[in-house]
Amino acid sequence: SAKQSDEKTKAQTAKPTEDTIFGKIARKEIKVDLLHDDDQCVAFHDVNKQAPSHFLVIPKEPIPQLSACTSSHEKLLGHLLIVATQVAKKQGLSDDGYRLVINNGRNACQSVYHLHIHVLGGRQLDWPPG
Ligand SMILES: CCNC(=O)OC[C@H]1O[C@@H](n2cnc3c(=O)[nH]c(N)nc32)[C@H](O)[C@@H]1O
Repeated sequence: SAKQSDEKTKAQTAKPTEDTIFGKIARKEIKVDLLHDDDQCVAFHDVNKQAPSHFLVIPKEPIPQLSACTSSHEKLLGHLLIVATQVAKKQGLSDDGYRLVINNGRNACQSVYHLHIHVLGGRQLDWPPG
């Protein structure tokens, strides 16, 4: 669809080194409705939802992508996953199931170079993803 190619286009031109919109959201420079906010991460709805429920969990530390993580990030990464499950539960996704997606780099269509976990649910999802 047009939207999908739009995301791919954005992914082709995104520059991994610059500040991102997610860094601004994490620093509260842009106000968004936060589903979760603690010392390490925030969660908020995706602006272009691909399922009835589609939110993002991002670290406050502006880590550009998963492959930029080291063993020093192990505890933080685990925390992001637990927060994702807590917010999914609050969103009522637990019983019917939900999917977590981390897009790492250009071939995965990563378009915002600030690490983020997609959480999608609220309908039967397809597999394999495209
Ligand atoms: C396409 C998957 N690859 C990827 O990198 O996902 C980035 C995700 O971030 C979403 N997004 C972009 N800008 C904003 C924004 O200002 N606000 C919000 N709330 N979400 C945003 C976008 O819709 C995409 O799903």
